[in-house]
Amino acid sequence: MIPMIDIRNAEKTFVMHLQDGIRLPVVRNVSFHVAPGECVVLSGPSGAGKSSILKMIFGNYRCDGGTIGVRHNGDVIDIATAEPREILGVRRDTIGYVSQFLRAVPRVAAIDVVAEPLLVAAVTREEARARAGALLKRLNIPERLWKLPPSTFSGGEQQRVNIARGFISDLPILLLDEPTASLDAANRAVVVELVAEKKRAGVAMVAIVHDDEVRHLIADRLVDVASFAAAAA
Ligand SMILES: Nc1ncnc2c1ncn2[C@@H]1O[C@H](COP(=O)(O)OP(=O)(O)OP(=O)(O)O)[C@@H](O)[C@H]1O
Repeated sequence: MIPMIDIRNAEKTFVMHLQDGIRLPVVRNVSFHVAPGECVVLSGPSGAGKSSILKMIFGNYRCDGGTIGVRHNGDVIDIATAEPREILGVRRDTIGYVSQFLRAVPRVAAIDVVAEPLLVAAVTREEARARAGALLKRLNIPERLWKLPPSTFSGGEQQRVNIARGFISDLPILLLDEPTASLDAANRAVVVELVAEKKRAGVAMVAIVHDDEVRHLIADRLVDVASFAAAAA
């Protein structure tokens, strides 16, 4: 099977320009692939570089070497060398990123925050809102809150709005950065179900999950980021 994501020898060194150009090598020789319908979980201690790798795949952090091949609109694009305009296209059509924090736009109702990725994908407003409501309901956000902007919601409620927004799209790749961090057991179970549904739909996922139980339930494979430690070079 042709992988959805194929990372070869990717590396990242941060250069602290405001601190005399101090160089902080984080990861090197990052090599793994993710097939359609597979969830790869990045493991390793705090500071090993898990989030940095997700951000490299999303094109937030520039790679200093290697390649990050991603299947995009029938082609393979190398995120490591892609132009910013191409990265925007990849984010529109191919890769979704679910972080644990919601960047809520003031005054936009929760239901519209969730529906928005579908509107961008040219789904009608009516259908987008219906799907958004169904997801919010599954994630136990009471209907009375749907019309309110999520900026006043609790941390866990905001996280669930964010999860709904991330999972509503039909994108073929999802990057999950601690999606269950502040959720209770019932909502963690919903996220595990949502991940299973995405697998059945052939979505390729890379996840960071600290909760052992959730990790065990969603991971098809673990990739140990400590083995990419740049300091060991
Ligand atoms: N923008 C940045 N500028 C400078 N250093 C950074 C930046 N982002 C990450 N780092 C450094 O890279 C290293 C890896 O960080 P990263 O967040 O990827 O680790 P992690 O494995 O996800 O950790 P955690 O499990 O604690 O979230 C850390 O030492 C961190 O300080």
